[in-house]
Amino acid sequence: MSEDIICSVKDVELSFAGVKALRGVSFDIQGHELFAIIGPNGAGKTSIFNVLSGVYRPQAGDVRFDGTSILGERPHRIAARGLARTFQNIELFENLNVVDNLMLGRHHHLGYSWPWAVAWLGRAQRSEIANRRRVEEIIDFLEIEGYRELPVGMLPYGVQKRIELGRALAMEPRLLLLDEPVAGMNGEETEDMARFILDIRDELKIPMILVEHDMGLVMDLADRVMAMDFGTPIALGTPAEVQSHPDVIRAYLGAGDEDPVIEEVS
Ligand SMILES: Nc1ncnc2c1ncn2[C@@H]1O[C@H](COP(=O)(O)OP(=O)(O)OP(=O)(O)O)[C@@H](O)[C@H]1O
Repeated sequence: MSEDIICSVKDVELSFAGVKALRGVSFDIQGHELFAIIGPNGAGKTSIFNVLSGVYRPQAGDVRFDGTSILGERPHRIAARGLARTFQNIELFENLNVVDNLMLGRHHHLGYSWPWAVAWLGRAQRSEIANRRRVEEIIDFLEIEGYRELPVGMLPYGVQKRIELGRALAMEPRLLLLDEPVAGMNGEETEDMARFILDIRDELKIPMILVEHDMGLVMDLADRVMAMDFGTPIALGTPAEVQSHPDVIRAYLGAGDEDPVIEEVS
């Protein structure tokens, strides 16, 4: 396997009691690319995320992360390998402030259990300082200084989504899965999020897989796009190649979406 491939999905098949959620799904994540997965509702996008993060175990195929098969590994082990995820619905601790929510993303980096931490306070404090420093860097990167001491539940939706992204970054991921990062956002919030996603790719050089219904965003940001329909990949290539692919056009027209989802790339 090329050293440049962090994640490789090969011939994955997933069924639920007769429903074929994924069939013959194969793709690689190369370098620090932004790889988007698109498709109508029920196409299998979330199922791919759940297979990658260890929530679902496919009946056939393989998923390799950094050259090692992660099939059958528990989600927290996979996360500790460096595969972080944000969710469609925000999953933060609403009563905790921004800093504490980000610190929770450092959890598996703490390197000690609580009793151990008490016994070895000196080391624990040093570790704490390193974790705080990383969290401060993320606060800076995502431009959320003004909110740092506020309970997350009080913050505007777009900022909460940014903090969820920050918590995933606090895990120092080697691959980041973004599940509909701009869903429910207004235009300004969407533009901000798009800028942060590009900065993560270009400055932090973290590869990402993006599942998103906002086709304008996908076609503007993604390096490569895989289109899915009924659990099957129907096209994989550059945004321009995928959006002009006849099977993709057919899948979206068949989905009966009111909006013209496939737009011209400028
Ligand atoms: N836990 C489950 N139990 C039964 N069927 C499931 C389960 N998870 C997914 N499916 C089925 O697998 C198929 C793919 O669903 P999935 O949620 O992956 O699609 P999706 O592309 O993410 O859709 P959406 O855009 O609506 O989020 C659907 O037919 C869905 O009903």
